Amino acid sequence: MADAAVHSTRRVLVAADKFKGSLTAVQVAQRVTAGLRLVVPDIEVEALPVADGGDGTVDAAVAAGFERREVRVAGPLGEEVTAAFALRGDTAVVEMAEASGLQRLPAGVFAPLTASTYGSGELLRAALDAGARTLVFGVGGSATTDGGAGMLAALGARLLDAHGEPVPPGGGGLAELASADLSGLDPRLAEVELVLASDVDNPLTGPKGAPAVYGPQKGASPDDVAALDAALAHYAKVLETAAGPKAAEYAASPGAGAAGGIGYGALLLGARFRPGIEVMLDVLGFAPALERAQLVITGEGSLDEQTLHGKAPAGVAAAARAADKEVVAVCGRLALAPEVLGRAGIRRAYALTDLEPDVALCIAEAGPILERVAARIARDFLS
Ligand SMILES: Nc1ncnc2c1ncn2[C@@H]1O[C@H](COP(=O)(O)OP(=O)(O)OP(=O)(O)O)[C@@H](O)[C@H]1O
Ligand SMILES: O=C(O)[C@H](O)CO
Repeated sequence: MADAAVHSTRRVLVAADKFKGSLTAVQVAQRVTAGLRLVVPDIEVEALPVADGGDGTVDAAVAAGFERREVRVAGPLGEEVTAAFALRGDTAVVEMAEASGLQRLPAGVFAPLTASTYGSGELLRAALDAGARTLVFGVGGSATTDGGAGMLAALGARLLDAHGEPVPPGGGGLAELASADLSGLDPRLAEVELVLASDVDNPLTGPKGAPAVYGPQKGASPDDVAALDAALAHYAKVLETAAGPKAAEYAASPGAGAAGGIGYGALLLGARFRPGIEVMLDVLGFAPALERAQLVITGEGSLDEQTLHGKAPAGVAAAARAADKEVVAVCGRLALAPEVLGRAGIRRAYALTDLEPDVALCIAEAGPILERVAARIARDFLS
């Protein structure tokens, strides 16, 4: 009986990202909750699905009470897609991947040189039209490497070739850029707070720049990477003339290389860079939820080296550790040693592959296996 009383006062916060390819963040929270309750039926669980600015960011905001707004915008190759942003009061969460993400490529065919962020600019404009005064611009998971040129064009910039014609869409077309005029940018941008919520802190170009580091995952060959790097460097030089020397500073700033350089475009628009997970934890109301919890369960599909570089579980664990709360993680696959996890503030990680070594089955049956994993956490930490 004493035990049951202890259980009933326990509260668990489930603040995990999606398992990309098998479960959304909302589903992860549901399955973890169900698994914990198999062992401790009266456990109090608060679900706060999280995201780092990349794909899933709008869904996390909606799960936290934002309203979902849908708009028709241009996809990466110009075809119309339905994209959503999230709105609560005068705060909008705009996810670039909704318009210009890899999952928006027609038939999934990469277009490293031609994919454009035009639709992301349309999405920002729709958020302004809806009355947003604070725009959290979540970036990552992009199909594009255009330095945000498409986005700037959608918001009123003129990016012209030597004949005075708009440059072709995509990063490849920027090699033809001869002049830029930012005077037609939507004036509302100057009056709002724009936050660049980025999953990475790379600069625009160079060995750590957007083309070199993230081009290949968008289908860029080594030649494409070289062409995109040169085109983006040229673009930044032309914009220096149009926007002044601060444009040169932006190209080297952390986050400029996020989402194919849309970070750079956002900085030009006056955005303030912040690590995406930190911004999202604020937007989602993580701090008060953390205060109410005794145990935090975070996670994502693959806990690996990348996780430590600003991904959602690392951000959740850092915040929880600062509040002296115990953190465990769930994941599909685990590629971090216990001492590395410990240093990141994660007491223990539980992988689906611990229970089911067949990865294909882990993915196909992710939900039920995650419930079993959560039951194990309940036995280890809550009984
Ligand atoms: N149910 C599962 N079982 C085993 N492995 C899984 C499962 N679901 C996802 N994964 C692994 O996790 C990977 C996806 O990782 P993750 O969810 O951390 O996203 P990511 O690629 O790091 O991107 P993001 O930055 O959006 O989080 C998949 O490619 C796969 O290897
Ligand atoms: O979209 C991309 O290029 C990566 O997610 C890094 O931001």
